[in-house]
Amino acid sequence: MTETLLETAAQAQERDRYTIEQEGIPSPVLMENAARALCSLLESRLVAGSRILILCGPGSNGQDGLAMHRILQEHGWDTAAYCPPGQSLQRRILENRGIPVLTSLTQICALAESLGPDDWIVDAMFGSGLSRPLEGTWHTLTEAANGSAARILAVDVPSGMDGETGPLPGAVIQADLTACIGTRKLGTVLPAALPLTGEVTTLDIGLGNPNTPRTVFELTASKARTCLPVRPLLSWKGTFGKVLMAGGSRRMHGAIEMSARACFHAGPGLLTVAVPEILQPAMRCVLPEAMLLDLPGDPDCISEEAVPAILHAARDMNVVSAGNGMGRQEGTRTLVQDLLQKTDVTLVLDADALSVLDPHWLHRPGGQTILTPHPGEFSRITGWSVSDITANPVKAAQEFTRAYPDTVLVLKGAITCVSEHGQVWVLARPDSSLAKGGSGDMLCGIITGLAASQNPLEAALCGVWAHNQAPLCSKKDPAAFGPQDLVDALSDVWKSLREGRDL
Ligand SMILES: NC(=O)C1=CN([C@@H]2O[C@H](COP(=O)(O)OP(=O)(O)OC[C@H]3O[C@@H](n4cnc5c(N)ncnc54)[C@H](OP(=O)(O)O)[C@@H]3O)[C@@H](O)[C@H]2O)[C@@H](O)CC1
Ligand SMILES: Nc1ncnc2c1ncn2[C@@H]1O[C@H](COP(=O)(O)OP(=O)(O)O)[C@@H](O)[C@H]1O
Ligand SMILES: [K+]
Repeated sequence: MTETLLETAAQAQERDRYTIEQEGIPSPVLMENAARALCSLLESRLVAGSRILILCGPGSNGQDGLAMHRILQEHGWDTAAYCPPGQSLQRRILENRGIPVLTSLTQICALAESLGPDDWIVDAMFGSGLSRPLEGTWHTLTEAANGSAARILAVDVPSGMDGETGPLPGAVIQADLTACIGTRKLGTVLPAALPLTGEVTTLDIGLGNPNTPRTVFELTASKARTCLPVRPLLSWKGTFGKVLMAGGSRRMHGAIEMSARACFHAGPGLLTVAVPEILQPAMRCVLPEAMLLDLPGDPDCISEEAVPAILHAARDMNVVSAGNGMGRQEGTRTLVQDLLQKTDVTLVLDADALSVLDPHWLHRPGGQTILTPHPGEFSRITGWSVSDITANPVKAAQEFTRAYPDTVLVLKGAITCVSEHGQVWVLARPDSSLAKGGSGDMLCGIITGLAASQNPLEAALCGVWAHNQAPLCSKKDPAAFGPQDLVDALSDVWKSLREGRDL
């Protein structure tokens, strides 16, 4: 299976219901599976003498916690559990076994304060049934847990976090480890959620598959692997496609140079670069492998006179990129409009090409378009606010690609969403190595290089993965990691994907 689902709380509840009602696996069996998987995860992190405090809520998330209390006691661990008064299956079992459950809030808060760094708090307060922000007892318990020196294991989601929209206002558990039950919850990959989940793992508890269509997935190594262009032995340069990259201006020469270098190292067969005359000598030096297209008109930037030459060359290409360091002059606007409206070649539009883009042009006579905006550029294209986009980039990407069916969107950021036809793949592996000018140009180059021989969605998925993984191959500190390091790392990324090993 190459797709890893990200589910909303409602979808997770539907899966639980399907397993219990349609398949006939009783709820207590699932709960026992969940509790045992949670215990073995936790026990792999415990040391001799670790103490465990389990905070249990009123629903099934709390039932998982109470079952953990029983299992961990059976295994000889020093555990205490809090649960509000009320009857439930797991509580009855604990009573029958003579295992106590605490109900005093003051006692629990004192206990949380007494714990040390080898101890753990299990947050089993709320999971997919959270319906409102945490208040009263739950607010107090959350503050006590967050203030404790103990580490926190969150069951399914950190309490206070909505499974679809991420953290609610008010108190939210700040977990060190989140164990998603069955599937990872969509809310946990949103930008506001990432600092609160800690390490995330997903536990298989034997849930069924309701076979309802799903649209949001995690971008994983195995998905990226299926999108990597194959390189047959009996190949020639034509096998890997022809690329034209247009960009650059007197003031911004680096962007197109970095983009073209990254593109070359993504493996296209032939690379031609269209830069203004002033950049040609530098381009010859930094990338002698590339061919150069002579452009008439303004020697300092791509002006309107240069557009026909680029359009003419574009007709012979598998993919054309535009925008890196191009400037926002009339020539850029005409080029972007004409490429979209007068050609059917696959296009990758980045940077300045996005700033001059009129979204109506995206309804093309033929050909697909890959857009690679950051939230600011995406806000200009859509008219949506940057804060709405960054609060839920998944929803924004989904809405956009439903409206523009010929478009593959790469909505960049600390988390990046790749979307087509309302389906979204989310990459939530933040790395500050990439938070610097030029990273986006390199991503555009990698995707363009891949799109020369791969379909646009696969090129985008594979390119986004490779770009994000490159810093892992480098020994550089994130502060010092730069464009050349990224180019140097690409070879290892491709090899690891091809050989099926993790970096
Ligand atoms: N079904 C199964 O067999 C399996 C389930 N599993 C586990 O169950 C979890 C889902 O369980 P769940 O649906 O019972 O939801 P859960 O999150 O425990 O809470 C719901 C309760 O909390 C209450 N409540 C909500 N918000 C509140 C607030 N802010 N403050 C106070 N109260 C609040 C809410 O009350 P209400 O909103 O109706 O007022 C309701 O009583 C799932 O995440 C997974 O861990 C797995 O073991 C697999 C098998
Ligand atoms: N903290 C981060 N974690 C992961 N990726 C990041 C982070 N910050 C930036 N990136 C990635 O780096 C690139 C930056 O692109 P962009 O903002 O267009 O920069 P520029 O145009 O200056 O090259 C994007 O691909 C983005 O996803
Ligand atoms: K929880």
